[in-house]
Amino acid sequence: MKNSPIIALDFPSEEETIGFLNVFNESLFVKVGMELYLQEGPSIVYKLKELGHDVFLDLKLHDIPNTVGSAMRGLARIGADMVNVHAAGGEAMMQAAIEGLEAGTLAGQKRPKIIAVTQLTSTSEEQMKTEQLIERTLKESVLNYAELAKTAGMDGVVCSVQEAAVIRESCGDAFLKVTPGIRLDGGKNHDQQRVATPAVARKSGSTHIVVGRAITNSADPVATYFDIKNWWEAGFE
Ligand SMILES: O=c1ccn([C@@H]2O[C@H](COP(=O)(O)O)[C@@H](O)[C@H]2O)c(=O)[nH]1
Repeated sequence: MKNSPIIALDFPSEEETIGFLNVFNESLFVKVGMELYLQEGPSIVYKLKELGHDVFLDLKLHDIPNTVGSAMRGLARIGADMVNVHAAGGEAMMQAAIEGLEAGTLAGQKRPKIIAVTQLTSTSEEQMKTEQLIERTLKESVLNYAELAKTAGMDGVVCSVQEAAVIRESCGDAFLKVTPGIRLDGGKNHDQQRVATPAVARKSGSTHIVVGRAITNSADPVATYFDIKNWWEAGFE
């Protein structure tokens, strides 16, 4: 699996997605989320794989263990490189997800990596306290979910850059820290609450960054992608 910036393909159709990707002359790491997957289904993942891209299928499953396990068994056959669930579903749900994924992975294929969403990067500490009634700091809540995910056998978590260092300390270097909420200096935050630049992400211990609108809304997506990739690889501020 590559560790280049993961481009969030938040588009409504295959046509728009492929049109967007056509201007890139290299194989990328891309993310298919709910918007695109719910319109196009598994065929969009087959297509992206055929084009040589690594695919993170970001469906954030969250349900009872039996349902998530069965869903993962089916998802395994689609051939994504990475899938995810919400850690809030609990340890038993995460274990069922891993078992389902293992059972569904075809002979001779690698099991996709599986990671758990901790607290969404659109959530602020204030919101977590008032809406989820968690009387801890946001960092403590994220770390708690990361440790639970590690105990359950997950390959890593989705968190913000602000929590990456503390997760690395507790869960180790090999445990994936996939961080959305990436913005270039001066970029709009949109609906994200916990944001950081690619360089800060690298220095903080993110193993992968996820970038959507900073690239997809850019007047020159290819130039912006390479700008972000350079900052990410060099780790400058
Ligand atoms: O906590 C999370 C989990 C997932 N995401 C996803 O990442 C991208 C970010 O898009 P931007 O346009 O760069 O904000 C998007 O697809 C989210 O669904 C997240 O942002 N935070």
